[in-house]
Amino acid sequence: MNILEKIAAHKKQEVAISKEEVPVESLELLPHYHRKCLSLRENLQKVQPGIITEFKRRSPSHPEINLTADVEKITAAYEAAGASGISVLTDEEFFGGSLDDLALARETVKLPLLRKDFVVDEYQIIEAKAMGADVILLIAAMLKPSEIRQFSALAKKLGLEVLLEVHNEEELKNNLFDTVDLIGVNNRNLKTFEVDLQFSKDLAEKIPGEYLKVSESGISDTAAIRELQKYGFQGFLIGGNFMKTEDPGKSAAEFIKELI
Ligand SMILES: O=C(O)c1ccccc1NCC(=O)[C@H](O)[C@H](O)COP(=O)(O)O
Repeated sequence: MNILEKIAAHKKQEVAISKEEVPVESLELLPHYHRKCLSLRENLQKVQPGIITEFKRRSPSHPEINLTADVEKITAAYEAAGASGISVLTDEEFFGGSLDDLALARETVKLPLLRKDFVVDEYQIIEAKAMGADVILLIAAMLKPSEIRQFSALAKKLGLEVLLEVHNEEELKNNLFDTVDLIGVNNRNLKTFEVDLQFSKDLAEKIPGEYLKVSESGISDTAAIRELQKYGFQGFLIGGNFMKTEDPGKSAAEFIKELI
């Protein structure tokens, strides 16, 4: 099993337990479920280049990024730094995140929040809305096109935006639904962990103009942003480059300042 298969198998077990413990009817009673979502797409169009800063403590490729990171402190600092949106890892098993992190981030900032997790079931989309997310991630490498269509349609119905993550042309062309708002090219091959910004450059011209283009992973300097802008990317998802430093908010502020 590759890492995505492992994560998907674990997610399915996790979701089955969550459905028992917190049924959909209970999620629908939570206040955030009825809130109007903020638009990451609009924010990325307003400020160029738009940086989506990520809160993550660890990952399968980097098991010790910032294990004791404080979500309130860091998301507040990301907002002050000028981020256009924040990605919050909510997977516990593989990334050390939680839904509590998302809820705390929601209490802390007024920026659009991406629930960064591995969606395999509609339940997680309802959960994302109920816990204060504005955007969900759908990963083409782990879902069938019929699932991407179904999940993105539900997200839209709930007022959430959808970031579709692709890594190659086939994943892209099979999933161009009008219920997708943003297309993220992951520069990290999630099966091998190889990172190369060339993946974004190669796919850029194949992404139709109606989708906002986001480049994800492995971005570590502002020169990379300048280069990717030439290919039409408007959003840049950056995690480890900030989270690995002693003060992620300060690193993000310096990075964004260099771009404006
Ligand atoms: O990063 C991993 O090891 C990983 C493994 C399996 C699935 C997803 C994984 N990462 C998620 C991401 O793609 C990144 O958190 C995100 O794009 C930010 O990347 P970076 O700026 O390189 O931290």
